[in-house]
Amino acid sequence: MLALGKLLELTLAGREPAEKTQLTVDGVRMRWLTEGALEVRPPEVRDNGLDLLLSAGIHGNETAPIELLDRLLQAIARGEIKPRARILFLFGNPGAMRTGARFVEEDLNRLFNGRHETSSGPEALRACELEHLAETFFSPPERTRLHYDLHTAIRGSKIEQFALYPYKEGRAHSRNELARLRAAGMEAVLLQNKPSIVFSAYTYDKLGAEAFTLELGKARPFGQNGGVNVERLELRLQQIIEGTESPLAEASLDGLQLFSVAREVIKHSDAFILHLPADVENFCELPKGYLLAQDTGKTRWIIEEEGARIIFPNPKVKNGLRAGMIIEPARALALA
Ligand SMILES: O=C(O)CCC(=O)N[C@@H](CCC(=O)O)C(=O)O
Ligand SMILES: [Zn+2]
Repeated sequence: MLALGKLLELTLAGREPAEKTQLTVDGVRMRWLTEGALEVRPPEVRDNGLDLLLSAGIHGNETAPIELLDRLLQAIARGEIKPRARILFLFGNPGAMRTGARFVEEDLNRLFNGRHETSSGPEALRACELEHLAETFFSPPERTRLHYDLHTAIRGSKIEQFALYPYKEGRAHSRNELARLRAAGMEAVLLQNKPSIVFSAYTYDKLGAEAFTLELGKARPFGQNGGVNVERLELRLQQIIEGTESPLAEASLDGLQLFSVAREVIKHSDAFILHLPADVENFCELPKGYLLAQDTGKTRWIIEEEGARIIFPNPKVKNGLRAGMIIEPARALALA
């Protein structure tokens, strides 16, 4: 197999490849761009006009998605997967991947949409670099832009696999993309209703891509991901890469639960207390009137929403960051 197919191995070893460009037996050009970044370009006659950004390892300990991208890339390098799309593979936080940690100094996925400018350190530099890599990749005009940023969660979840769909004022969420997510095995989609500072929000808002954060199960170390079943997603990604998907307009949304964000719980101070057991699962229901959290002064988070649930509860985040999201079933839906 070509050396560039071993992007994961190179990245974990902190090594640069001797040759930066290689051609597969199938005529696909692979180009190493920088640490953890590799562009795949199909032969021109086969190019179907899709630019697909696949990222994982934005959190270094979320290994199932990293292993998934590694399998796809190795299959391309061996000529077994025959791309018709242009692809950018990104391993987000190599330093954290090497130590098996979520991050080195700060959460990389809170530094996009320019937020890295207000910070310094390895993650701020990397967020800036990832923004530039994505911007350059998506710069050719009149092509279709799609980004999946793959993650696993800190805790177990009542709904194992779900997507978060970013928000931009005046832009409707796409029915076809929801159908594609359903076909890829996602059981729920959380529709954001305000701008955000995560990677998928950057590519959605600033680069015009259809972009999603995908949550695939619980985070585990490399080699211990037997419990995370990514078969449907892997198959669908392969079909997207090879341009062999069945038409999306006919695909059904059946079985896809849609939620919207009711409120983000922001931790303001060290006095923040979250009134949930440490092992609470994502999508756990919250009864009306429940005191979810409290913070300095008189700040109280009391559940008012019908059908409320919690996701990503984490009282250990830095002050000023999201310590959880209260979500509710999505009501009026304007899909494009
Ligand atoms: O399990 C958790 O608490 C976090 C899992 C995770 O990393 N989720 C992403 C979601 C990004 C988004 O809001 O689109 C994150 O928190 O960065
Ligand atoms: Zn993550």
